[in-house]
Amino acid sequence: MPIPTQAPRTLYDKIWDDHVVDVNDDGLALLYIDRHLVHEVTSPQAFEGLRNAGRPVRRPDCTLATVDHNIPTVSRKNFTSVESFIDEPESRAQCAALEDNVKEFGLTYFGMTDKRQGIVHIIGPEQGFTLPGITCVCGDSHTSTHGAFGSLAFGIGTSEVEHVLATQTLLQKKAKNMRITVEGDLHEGVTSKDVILHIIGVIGTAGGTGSVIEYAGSVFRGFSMEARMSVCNMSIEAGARAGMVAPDEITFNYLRHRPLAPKGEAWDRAETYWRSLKTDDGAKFDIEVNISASDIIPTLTWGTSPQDTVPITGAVPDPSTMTDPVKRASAERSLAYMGLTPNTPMEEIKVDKVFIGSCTNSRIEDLRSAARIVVAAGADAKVAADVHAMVVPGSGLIKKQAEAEGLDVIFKRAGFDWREAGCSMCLGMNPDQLAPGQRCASTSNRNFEGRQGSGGRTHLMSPAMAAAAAMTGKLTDVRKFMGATAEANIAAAPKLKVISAFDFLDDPVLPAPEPQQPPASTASSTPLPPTEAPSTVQKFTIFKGIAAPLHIENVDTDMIIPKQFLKTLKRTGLADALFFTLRKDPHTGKETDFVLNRKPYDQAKIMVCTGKNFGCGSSREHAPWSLNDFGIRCVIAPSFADIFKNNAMQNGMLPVAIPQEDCRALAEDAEAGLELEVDLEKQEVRRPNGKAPISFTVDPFRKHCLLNGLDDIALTMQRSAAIATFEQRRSENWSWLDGFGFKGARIPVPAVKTTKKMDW
Ligand SMILES: CC(C)[C@H](C(=O)O)[C@@H](O)C(=O)O
Ligand code: SF4
Repeated sequence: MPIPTQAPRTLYDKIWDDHVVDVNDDGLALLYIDRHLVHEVTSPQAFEGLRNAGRPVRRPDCTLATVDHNIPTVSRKNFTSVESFIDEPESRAQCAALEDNVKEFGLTYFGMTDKRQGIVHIIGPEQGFTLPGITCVCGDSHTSTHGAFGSLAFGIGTSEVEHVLATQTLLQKKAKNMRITVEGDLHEGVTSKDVILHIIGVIGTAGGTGSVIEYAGSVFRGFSMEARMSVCNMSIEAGARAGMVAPDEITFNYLRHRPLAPKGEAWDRAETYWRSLKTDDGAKFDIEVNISASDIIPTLTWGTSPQDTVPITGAVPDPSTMTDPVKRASAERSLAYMGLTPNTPMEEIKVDKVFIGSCTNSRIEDLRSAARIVVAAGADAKVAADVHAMVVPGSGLIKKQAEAEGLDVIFKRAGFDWREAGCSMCLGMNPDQLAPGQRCASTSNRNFEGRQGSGGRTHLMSPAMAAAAAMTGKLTDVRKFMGATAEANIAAAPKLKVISAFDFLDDPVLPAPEPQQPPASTASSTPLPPTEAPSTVQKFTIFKGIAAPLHIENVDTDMIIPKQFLKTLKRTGLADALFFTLRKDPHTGKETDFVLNRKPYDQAKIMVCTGKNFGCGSSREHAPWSLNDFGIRCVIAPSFADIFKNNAMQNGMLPVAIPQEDCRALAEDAEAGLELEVDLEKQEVRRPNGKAPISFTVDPFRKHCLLNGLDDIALTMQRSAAIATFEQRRSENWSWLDGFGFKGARIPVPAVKTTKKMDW
């Protein structure tokens, strides 16, 4: 008999296949999760759920926690405790809750006195916690960063965080395969950030919806791991579930000798496996995008969506030239918010603040490239008068490395503010925020309204461009800091040494906190504990009520609920926070005429949005929680962002995706104040005016769970035998994934000295 040959597979297909524990009849898979990162914002409710149900964390050895979003980035010289260091009560409570939770559940935690603390997406790769071929999740949308290692890494909501903590698995539907190929040579001054901003400008913030992107082509192959991470990081801004780059020598060289990477014979076996992780010739992609490297020039954003990109040589767009009315209205709104006049050359726009940091661009190479611009500006060059420029390293170790290389001296001499590691002004959940009306040149990833502070205006760009803006006080083409004068200034400046990251990785580690309750054994044959915990999910059957019309595209979750409301430890009490910035005038605090403030829509139970890509951006489950609290349990839109859709259904809510013209028709009913009726069993939306009902599709498993108010965790617990069998196979085939052994011991790291000269 001929041996059946396997069809060629993509990198994503291979990782997916290696992690399927079990598949439902409708194709929904139970996927094993190798690595789970936890931070203080999206975990409190998950731990509370575990506690209420009496469930332990199944794999503490595969879980790593840190604080990053809420913490101030001022000096920690006088730090004694979270209680005394963090002034803002809610931020303090969230960090304190994580400290209590890691103790109670026995998890490894990098707290504020630990040099390894930093932004989750920086510390995972830095420690070698992130590895090729793994599945990696975090209650954070920028988990896509870790895909740079050739892993399947994606953001999840808080209910899913709880699911992973309890079962080490997730219920997932396979995404589409999408490949973005960038071939050719990049122009001088064009960095990985320009490449990803350009890509998002081309495909849009919904371009990757429902897909996992593989980045291919000579440009990504030539990128360092840091540059690949910046690209994969912003896959979520392109709407994708995840982004990935196949692992290669660059990946292996980055990982070899990292504290948590496999060692010795385990490394050799791992490397052999990792080398098989590439897309087979002839594998099929559902979507292919080809971009020529030579089309990309230094790029930044002008508006309030990451897709609002423009080359630095360009001008502010003119909405009057846009034919699509929804697009025109959204551009007009963006320009009003950004305080910009159409056709203004980008280089004429003045800035008040510069922020170099965030999980996109706070790695050592980012800091080096920003410092290079400062040096190129000349020995006496200073940050422009009236500009406050801050540099926030992504982790304590990057900060130490940068200081050892002398980068801090360059920044400080020029007048930059050199800070401690954290998310900082990327989203302003901590004291680093823009004041209303302030304009910021930022290396972060989101330019949504209010993102960096209420009324603040954000332009996204590369670290080099941000440094250039700091020096001139306005948006600036970084290439002005290149050429003969710049080279002469660099040559005249003191030489800096490149220090290896490995010089900082072998510090003694702190012991993992003692568990106060026994964690689930990591032995592969241990069955999951039985569950009698009652489901708290509300049933969704027939739902009728007033529908609120909304005519906005790309409604992001920052818009649905701004950052200041993410500091809660509860899932409820968020009704007033819903669409807060649209409902409350930021100057007077009074109610605006936003639809949810008007009668009868203040009683809305359904929302009909005519714009595509509802719920994009952050993974905050607070978005569906706030809709639910307001009374809205069903959102109808032409399309939804993946994480939002999952989060909504975890909370007994129904996202209904139907064609845009049907949304427009229902919005007309809504505008007439008519009630709509959504029938999940029949899969139709009934209209009160005698018009034909509009039908919709829904995943059979999700439908079953919603109709019966079933809780995913309880259902997964029933599949404990399949999970145990998978864990046994995992231990046999990929033994390096079991546990990471932080036991308070010094982890030896062989000296790996870099011979390279300063790579400006
Ligand atoms: C807090 C968290 C849910 C959020 C995310 O998911 O991205 C945050 O990191 C952000 O960048 O908005
Ligand atoms: S995007 Fe910003 S807020 Fe979110 S994890 Fe990254 S640095 Fe933190």
